Amino acid sequence: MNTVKPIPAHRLPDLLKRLPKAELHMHIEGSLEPELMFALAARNGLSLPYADVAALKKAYVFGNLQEFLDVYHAGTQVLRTEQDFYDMTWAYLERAAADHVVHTEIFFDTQTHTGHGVDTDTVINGLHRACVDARSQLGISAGLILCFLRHLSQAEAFEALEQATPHLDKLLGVGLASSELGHPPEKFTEVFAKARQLGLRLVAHAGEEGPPAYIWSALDALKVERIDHGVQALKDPALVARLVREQIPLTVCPLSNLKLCVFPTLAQHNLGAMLQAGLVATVNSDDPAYFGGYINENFTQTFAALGLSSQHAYQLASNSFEASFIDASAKQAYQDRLAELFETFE
Ligand SMILES: Nc1ncnc2[nH]cnc12
Ligand SMILES: [Zn+2]
Repeated sequence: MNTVKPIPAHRLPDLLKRLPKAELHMHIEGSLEPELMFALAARNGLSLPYADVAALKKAYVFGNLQEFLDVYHAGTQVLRTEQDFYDMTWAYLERAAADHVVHTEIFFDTQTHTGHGVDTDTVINGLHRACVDARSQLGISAGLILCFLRHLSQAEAFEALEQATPHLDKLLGVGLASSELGHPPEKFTEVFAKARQLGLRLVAHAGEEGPPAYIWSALDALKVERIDHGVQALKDPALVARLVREQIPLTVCPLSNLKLCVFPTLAQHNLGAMLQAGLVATVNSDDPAYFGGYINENFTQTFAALGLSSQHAYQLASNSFEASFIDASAKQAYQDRLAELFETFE
């Protein structure tokens, strides 16, 4: 690993803020801020079961993943038109650019929305148009990853993939999200094989709440290239050895883990131990509107809680580019930008 110039602890918050970084684990529906949720509800003539933004925010207390998913799902009801999907995505991309995210791979799902009578074309066209505009207007590159909902059947995932196939040129890959426990990756073996045949990149949530066995099967049955979360991997030394040997990236989301009670406190998070073990961990925001912050908030709070250093900051940003699906020359350009920041940082 590159050793970089040490930066004093009191300068770390500024370094973390200015670090060029890629975000690889963020569900666009989880970036829907309460204010925008109310604005879209009003625009679409819908009412929310909360009196105002303050009452809605009070509901953002979760004991586990499922409790969160129920609230999150209710919030998606306000998304009806292509412009709604555009506005939500644009708001995220502006926030990401302000956090010095230079590249983002955005998760979305269509099954939630088709379940509300909104078609796949409306969702993908709105998201894609915002990504195209972000490149020219914000200087940030963005790709889209379609997540299948694992609490539904594989047949329904096939249907979602088929409906998205006319938009293949707008997609980077497929992922697997929603309720993890009781829905192991191997339930989706054939649909992931089909996505792979179509030339899509493969990722899956595994080892967020679920056991290390789910990480093994995401790798072996689904053949994913990255694991989303993966924090439970540390319970299985043989799995850690494999993830290190094969340099499989893990997209870790510390504030999400805290808010969903995966760890009781941020000081008990295992991100530092992951880096120490040689795992290719990255820092991401998951559902920033619900979990108390965007990517820089994840960096600053986690660094403070775990006492991480500028060397860790370099490693995490470097990992984010290596773990991304951008091409080798773009990766190198971002790595150079990162090295330059460290050289010139005062
Ligand atoms: N943290 C998470 N885990 C699984 N599915 C999700 N969908 C949105 N956020 C999620
Ligand atoms: Zn997630």
